[in-house]
Amino acid sequence: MKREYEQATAVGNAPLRIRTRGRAVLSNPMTNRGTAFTEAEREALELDGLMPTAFTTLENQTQRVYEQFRSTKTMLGKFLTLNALRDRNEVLFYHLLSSHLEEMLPVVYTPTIGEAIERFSHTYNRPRGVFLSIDHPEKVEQGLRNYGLDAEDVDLVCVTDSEGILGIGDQGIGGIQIAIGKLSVYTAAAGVHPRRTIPIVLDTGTDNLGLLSSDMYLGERHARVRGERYDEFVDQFVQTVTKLFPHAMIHWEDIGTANAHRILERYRDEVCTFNDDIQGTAAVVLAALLAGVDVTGTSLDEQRIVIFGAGSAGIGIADLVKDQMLRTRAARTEEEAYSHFWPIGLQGLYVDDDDTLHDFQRVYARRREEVADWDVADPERIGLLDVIRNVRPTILIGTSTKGGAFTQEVVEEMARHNPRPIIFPLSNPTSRAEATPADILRWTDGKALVATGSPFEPVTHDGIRHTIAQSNNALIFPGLGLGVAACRATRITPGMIAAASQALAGLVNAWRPGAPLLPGIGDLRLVSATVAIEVARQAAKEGVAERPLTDPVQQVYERMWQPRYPKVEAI
Ligand SMILES: NC(=O)C1=CN([C@@H]2O[C@H](COP(=O)(O)OP(=O)(O)OC[C@H]3O[C@@H](n4cnc5c(N)ncnc54)[C@H](O)[C@@H]3O)[C@@H](O)[C@H]2O)C=CC1
Ligand SMILES: CC(=O)C(=O)O
Ligand SMILES: [Mg+2]
Repeated sequence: MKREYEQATAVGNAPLRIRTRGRAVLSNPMTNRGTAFTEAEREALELDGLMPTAFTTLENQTQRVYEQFRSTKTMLGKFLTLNALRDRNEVLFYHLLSSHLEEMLPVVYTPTIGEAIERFSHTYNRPRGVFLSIDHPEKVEQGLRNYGLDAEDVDLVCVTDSEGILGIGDQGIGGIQIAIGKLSVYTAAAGVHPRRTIPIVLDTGTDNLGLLSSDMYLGERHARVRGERYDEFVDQFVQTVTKLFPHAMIHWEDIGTANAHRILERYRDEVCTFNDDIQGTAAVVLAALLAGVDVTGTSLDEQRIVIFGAGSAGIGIADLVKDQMLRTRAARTEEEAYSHFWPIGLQGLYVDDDDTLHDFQRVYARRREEVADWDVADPERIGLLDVIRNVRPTILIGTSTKGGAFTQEVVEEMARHNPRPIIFPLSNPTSRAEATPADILRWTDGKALVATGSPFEPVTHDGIRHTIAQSNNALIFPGLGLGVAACRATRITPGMIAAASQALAGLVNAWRPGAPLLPGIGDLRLVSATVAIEVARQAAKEGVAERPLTDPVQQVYERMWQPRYPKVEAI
């Protein structure tokens, strides 16, 4: 198949060689540049007469679309405006996004993406990405081939089965938007080339009755397929991606709790694969926690950590913090490291006689004897307040999807026994945050060290302006993907995740009162490049880099795609 355009894409911004002419050039978002085509380009590409005569620059176009964005009233409307722009002109979309990252990330990513996913079947107007149905496993390979990319063309695929979208649960086919959103962040934050990535949804059905009973729903209309058939479908997907795109990293997003760990364990030693909710989240939260612990003047071995909502993200965080404890000798044995955590789920504190726990959760369960003499309201379900009163934790992490779960009573209890409690309500989107930073700071008289999953405005308390760190895996996955692509890593090792976290931690300066525990979204490109360099270095050290970098700073920098119009050649 002859493509409409050619570009030596692997090296960033090489000249774009356009094969089509006339309106076909304008209807492809990667070749279109609207009124920014010069007179000579218009002539060569047969565009004369197809647009207003004025020539405008990318900056001028960006100003125009920014005005359109600002005049759109609702957040979902802004999301759709940006989506439509991306479908018209990808360079302009990314130039706009990069120029206003702090303002627009909350639109293309959390929190607005949550609403866009819920409304997918209503707002749908043109396809983007690859949709693979469990009812048609025979079409998986053709579906991926039809996207039109060759073996050398793909750096990463972002795939979801939509069972655990953010904190809003099963969203069926609408989950494609989270894959698209994550890939936008890869490009805006790390300069991963937008045409070297593929967003994919595995449509395995949905248990969301609202979707199943809606006439508008665009996915397979049956309950989620589980068990052997699901596993076979996932396996077929992994094998096909590996065959067609041998250098692509597989990024798993928002897979349900029961499958996320299993899939990661199944493939981590076989292919280049990464679970963002488990590993990306852990890396960013570890960096924020270490910054917070530093500010409290205590050390890691003194921490008692409650994980409220100990599912994929929560246990991922515990695992990485546990490894950090072992590496830094804050704990001498695995058992000692596990003892620093108190995991809580819907059933209350995880206790070792609970046979509903998955294996990856069970290792953190507390012993029944240990809690037997606790003073609790209901020994069958030991709740968050019970745990805080009995354990006196220093750190409270929320990955529960339960908006408002950190009540005034809970937060005040944390402050009662801690001069500087560390409290991270990490659930997304904003409506699912376990508490707002303003409330936490008010209830703790400004003492708490706070980080959130979605963006929040700064809070002024007692004359101090607290900038709230957004502890979101967006500070990790773009750089990880860039580093992996730059050195052609064949695996994602625990060492590479730890290196990503350390790279991020190295950029934090949280000593000033009210300073955030992580770099801001405005620094995403710097953060991502730094993470990429360290990930590539670590991959080389561990022998999993096919092309170890000889000059990491220069090579990573060169690899970053810039949203600029490349030189055009009509071929
Ligand atoms: N800030 C960040 O970068 C990230 C944030 N998250 C957020 O964390 C939340 C959880 O995501 P996952 O771990 O992927 O989901 P998950 O479904 O694997 O885990 C959620 C856990 O919370 C528990 N839970 C649910 N309701 C609860 C309640 N009322 N009380 C106590 N526990 C409860 C569940 O039993 C489960 O163990 C989501 O809101 C998601 O947006 C997830 C990944 C990254
Ligand atoms: C940020 C993210 O991955 C989540 O909320 O699921
Ligand atoms: Mg996620």
